[in-house]
Amino acid sequence: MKIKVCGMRDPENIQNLIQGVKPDWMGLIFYSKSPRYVSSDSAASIQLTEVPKVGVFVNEKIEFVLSKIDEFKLSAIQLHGDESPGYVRELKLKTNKKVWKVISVGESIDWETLRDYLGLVEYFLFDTATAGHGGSGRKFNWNMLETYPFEKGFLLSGGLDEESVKEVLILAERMPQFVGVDLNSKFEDAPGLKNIEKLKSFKNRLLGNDKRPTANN
Ligand SMILES: O=C(O)c1ccccc1NCC(=O)[C@H](O)[C@H](O)COP(=O)(O)O
Repeated sequence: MKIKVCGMRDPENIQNLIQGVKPDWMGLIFYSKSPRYVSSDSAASIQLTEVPKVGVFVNEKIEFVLSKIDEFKLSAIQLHGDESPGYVRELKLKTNKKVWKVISVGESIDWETLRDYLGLVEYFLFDTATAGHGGSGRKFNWNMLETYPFEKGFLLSGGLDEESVKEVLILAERMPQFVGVDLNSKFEDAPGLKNIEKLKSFKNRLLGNDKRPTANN
């Protein structure tokens, strides 16, 4: 089970995260309306961190994404808006980076709308649909994922909190495509500032109880 901690930006908090939690990925948000927006001021120190960095973008011009890949040394791109398969194809051609497509989940999911992304993305990331695009701290109905018809791996996101461990493990046990979780606002002391002890405890309980034979702890 993999862990992504999203919305990082404070250099000291990032160092504490790396030492105390060692997540598989760290998310940097490049959406100017987000309270977790990462400005260029911290690029020099963040680009040197050893945890793979996933850049989060919402309906951005490809040139902007290219500039942030370079500035922050991003490993993967998370598309959190209405980006089309054509956009993803062009982005991959121009960057050669792994792309994750966020699927914003409301009352229902039309799985067919995901089909054209299958050959293009590394993972899907399911998040709760909200006007602000992400970071809402709200869960969607995770039971909907049980009808997911594809082999493509996915991450679960949206309002995961300290109490989510058991539910996550139940879903992950039923679904081999379940790659990992994305943690954000419910583990914060302030926007963009993560509570390392809460994250550490979550990680220990999650990985310590993941009994899947294929679990990659
Ligand atoms: O976190 C934000 O402020 C944000 C704003 C706009 C687009 C994406 C954003 N976050 C990206 C993520 O991957 C979050 O981890 C995801 O939305 C879940 O957040 P939360 O519901 O707070 O756990």
